Amino acid sequence: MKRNAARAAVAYIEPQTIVGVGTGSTVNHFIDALAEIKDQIAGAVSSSEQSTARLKALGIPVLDLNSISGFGVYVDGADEINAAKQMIKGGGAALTREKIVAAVAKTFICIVDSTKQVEVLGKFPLPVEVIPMASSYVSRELAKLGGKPVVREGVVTDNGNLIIDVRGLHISEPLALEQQINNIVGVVTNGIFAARAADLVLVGSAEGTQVLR
Ligand SMILES: O=C(CO)[C@H](O)[C@H](O)COP(=O)(O)O
Repeated sequence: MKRNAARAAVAYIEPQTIVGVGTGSTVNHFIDALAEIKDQIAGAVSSSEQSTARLKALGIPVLDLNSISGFGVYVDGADEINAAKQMIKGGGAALTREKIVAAVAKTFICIVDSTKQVEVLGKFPLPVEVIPMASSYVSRELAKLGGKPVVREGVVTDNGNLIIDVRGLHISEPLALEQQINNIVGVVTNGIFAARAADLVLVGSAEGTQVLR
């Protein structure tokens, strides 16, 4: 199902353009498909060391985001997505770089299998990237919002930070909560993608792919 969604995303890549690449098992299928047309693209910008390694191993040049002024399509997965195309992301701990690359892109294409579709975000624990010295303080602040924060064991992000996973949130107003959590001192970013929701969703199933505009 993930592969169907990932392969469908290739049709949205314009020839000789730079492609934004997310992180995760669904995106790995996309990178593999992208490698088949690598001579027809101008390179990639990547959201993690993991994706960068896979892109380079398959011969796709990876560009520094600071060396370009913009690009067209960003393709990434999600842990949950609602009908408004707002997402929870960061299961792979790459949320901050994903949010940065998504912010620069003109179009965000989200590739998911149908199990990721939800009515209300929050069943998947919300990842929050924090500066290490702030993890206890931020955890206390997140608990005040009604969640159960737990520092993800053994994980250091590509930016040298920690991830706090917050269980038990019923996220009925994603945009407001995204901003509220980002305002806690010590938070780098959180995994609610509402200010920058997806533009297009490709939902893979065993039968094929559904396009949600
Ligand atoms: O946000 C992410 C990584 O930080 C991923 O997009 C998300 O976790 C989905 O992963 P997968 O495609 O493996 O189910």
